[in-house]
Amino acid sequence: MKTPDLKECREKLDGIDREIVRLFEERMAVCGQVAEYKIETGKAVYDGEREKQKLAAVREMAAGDQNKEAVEELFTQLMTMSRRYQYSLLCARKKTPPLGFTEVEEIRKRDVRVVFQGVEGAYSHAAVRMYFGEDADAYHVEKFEDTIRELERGQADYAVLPIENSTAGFVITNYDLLSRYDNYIVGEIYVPVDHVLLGVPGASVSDVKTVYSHNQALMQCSEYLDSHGDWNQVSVLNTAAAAKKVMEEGDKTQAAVASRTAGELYGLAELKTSISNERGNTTRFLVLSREPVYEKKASKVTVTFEVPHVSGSLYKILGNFIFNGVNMRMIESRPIPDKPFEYRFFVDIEGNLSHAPVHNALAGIQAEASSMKILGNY
Ligand SMILES: O=C(O)C(=O)C[C@]1(C(=O)O)C=C[C@@H](O)C=C1
Repeated sequence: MKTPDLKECREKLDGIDREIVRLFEERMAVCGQVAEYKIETGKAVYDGEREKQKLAAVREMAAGDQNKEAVEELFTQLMTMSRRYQYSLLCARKKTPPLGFTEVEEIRKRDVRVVFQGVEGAYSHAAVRMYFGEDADAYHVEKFEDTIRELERGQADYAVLPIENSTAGFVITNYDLLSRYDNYIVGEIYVPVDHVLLGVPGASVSDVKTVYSHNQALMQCSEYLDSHGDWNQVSVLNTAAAAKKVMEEGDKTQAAVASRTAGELYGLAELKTSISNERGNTTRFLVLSREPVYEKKASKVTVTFEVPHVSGSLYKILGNFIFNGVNMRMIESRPIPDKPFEYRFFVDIEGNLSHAPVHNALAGIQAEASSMKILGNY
């Protein structure tokens, strides 16, 4: 067979592609009319049954398995783009389904009660003080889930929960709590995990003989502590309990490894700053509220959704972000407790619920996913 001429082939392709673009634009214009119909009648943009029929029909038209697969993929994309276009028309006419959130100028931080998990002086407490101020009306409970219950019962206005550590990763069980309860993320705080050596006022490093802390914190400061080989290292329940013990016993030979906040709360002196082996270790905390509100300046949305257990369903859902030009920052999956080997996804995207692209993407997911919940915009 004679070798085909590349230039000739490309000219043929150029002609075909011109036709495809013309037909694509013609198709999109008709989709615009469909959107008008849907705006008038209130019918949902997404029609799963129609899409299934369409894919079966175009598969039937194509010859050979390879083309059948390719045509199905092509029309899946075409209909995704069609939906995206329709959502943008609905959004421009303010006809998109409401997302259920109210915009506020700023989250109220004064005269509020805040609950956190742990004890006074723990890093969660430091997070509360960073967000709500040093004199925040804060109280603590034993378990993470208790914080959420306190919110639900109206005992607290906000709850503060750790969600991610820069070295240890996600506190994944807290994501489960977020999907189970009707609370919303309204803010986030990055707290440096910066351990310091605390002693009674007037003491110095040379007085120290025994150091108390949580086992993890002792390990995280092993380089500094081991450079004082004669010190006795004693593990206690948590870092704040160590600080409390040193304060109560008032003994210059005792020191605690804890946060600066713990030192301030228990009136201890900072004998040595920043003693962690690793610098830059940070924990991210979320601020939760019962109210589905978001600040005008909010720039990150967290959403959770379940997708049908079929090939390509996650790809289609994520297409809502891609085709709206929305940047995704994080994706995590968690098993769904009553559906073995099915997963719920948690995604962070950049943007604000009042921005059309974000609204379009979320309205699309709301229609197409088996379930979806916006966990907050902050
Ligand atoms: O037929 C419709 O209702 C349309 O909106 C058109 C269309 C398509 O592009 O073919 C797009 C979205 C629907 O989910 C189904 C089909």
